Amino acid sequence: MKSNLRKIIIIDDEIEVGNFLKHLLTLKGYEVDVGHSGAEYHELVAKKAYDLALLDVKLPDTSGLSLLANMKAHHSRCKTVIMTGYSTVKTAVDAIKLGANDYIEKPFDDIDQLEELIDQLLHNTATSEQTHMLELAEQVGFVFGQSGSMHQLLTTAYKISTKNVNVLIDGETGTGKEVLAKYIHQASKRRNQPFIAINCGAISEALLESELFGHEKGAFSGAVKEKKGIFEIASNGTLFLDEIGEASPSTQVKLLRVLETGEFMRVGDETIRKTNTRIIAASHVNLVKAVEEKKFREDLLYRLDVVKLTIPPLRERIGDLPLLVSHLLIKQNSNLNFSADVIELFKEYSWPGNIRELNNITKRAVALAEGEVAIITRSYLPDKLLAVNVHEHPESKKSENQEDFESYVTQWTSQLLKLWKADEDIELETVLKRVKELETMIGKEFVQKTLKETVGDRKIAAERLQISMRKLRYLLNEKGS
Ligand SMILES: Nc1ncnc2c1ncn2[C@@H]1O[C@H](COP(=O)(O)OP(=O)(O)OP(=O)(O)O)[C@@H](O)[C@H]1O
Repeated sequence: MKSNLRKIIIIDDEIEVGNFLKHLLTLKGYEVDVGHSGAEYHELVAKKAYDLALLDVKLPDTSGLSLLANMKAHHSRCKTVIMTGYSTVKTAVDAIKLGANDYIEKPFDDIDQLEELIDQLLHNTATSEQTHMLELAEQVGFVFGQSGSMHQLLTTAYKISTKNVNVLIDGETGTGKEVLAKYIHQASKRRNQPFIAINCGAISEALLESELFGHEKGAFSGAVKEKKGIFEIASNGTLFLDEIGEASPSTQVKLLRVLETGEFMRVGDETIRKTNTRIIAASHVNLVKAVEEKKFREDLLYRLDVVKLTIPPLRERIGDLPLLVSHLLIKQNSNLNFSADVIELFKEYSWPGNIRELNNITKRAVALAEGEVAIITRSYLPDKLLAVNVHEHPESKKSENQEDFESYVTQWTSQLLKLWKADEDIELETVLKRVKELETMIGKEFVQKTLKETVGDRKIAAERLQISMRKLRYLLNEKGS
């Protein structure tokens, strides 16, 4: 008769770990098989379909990651948990990115948590986890859209949120690093404790240290009374350290100490204090490069970079733009909408300031259009957006006056120079096609300007421009020319 028991496979080369888990999980009513190598894994999975696999990272003949890949490819219904020692936590996080359902650290110091995790994986459906993940995103206002990269990012963030690991978020300015940090805090067990964000680049070294570690009365001029720092105030909460690359060498040493030992001292005091604050750091500069340039401590980067989450710039997930725009309009309590034409323009723009810039442009447009129109059109957008780039069709931008034309040509040239200087691949054919279109447009602009001066007299205009009437009609794009 077919058994209804949930089946678990455990692969670990440490005999005691396998025995311990088998005992624990059999008592809970699960059917458990244990193997100690990749070879034994293959023998077992050939005979039985499992519901859950607990895979050690380091095995004598293979790695747990290749068994994970095998599970995903051939037994996709089976949930997977990677077991790891502290030194391989980074590998375990990579496993999550590869699709493992979770990871656990050995030695297991919280058996209740381990049992809870296994029960949850075996009894909760994937949909309930997904629903929770999405609900949290909505709560903190984190729109992640349809792109696969953002979905994977959110999944990883959700899965590591409950772990005791530090997180490093990188991404261009305005991509949402702080919003993601809030998401991780909200998804973690620390959610009822403080979340405090501080920008290491925005304040002086002395003030930053006093904010982080606190100070004693008289520690420096102005320290009129003692003050608790964030590491005390948010001891069980989360500290978001934005622009960590800007922290001074002295602050970096102190942060390293907190990360290694959980210890710190207030400025002007020698008492060693303990903290359990989780650090989520962010940077828009490349910290690996900063280490090479000796601007950032390598050991600090190593401690921070256990889990690295990279948020792509808006232009690389432009498909999410309409959703982001709707979200931002709702956030502003606005019933207005952007015209389809504007959304297309938004999709063409490169968004150097990312979602923050989109937010600012939306706010500005709503403020200007409120009470005037129901649909926000191009005329409510700033000039920088109206200046088309070289990949855009020049005909879609009708310059109404000389100022527009000048700004258009300036933008066009600067975009072209940007492309010229960039290291990335370019589609030369497209660029040359746009150059041709620009040529046509310039011709038309000159003719129109001259026609204004000659009050519409084409003959005089052609003479002034030293072109034939036929060419003039051609430049005006008139049929039959
Ligand atoms: N995924 C998102 N969904 C909704 N709003 C977002 C998202 N990402 C960013 N925003 C909004 O964009 C603005 C900038 O976000 P945030 O401050 O998190 O960016 P950042 O990457 O930390 O910027 P910086 O590097 O300049 O500190 C905020 O108003 C935020 O609410």
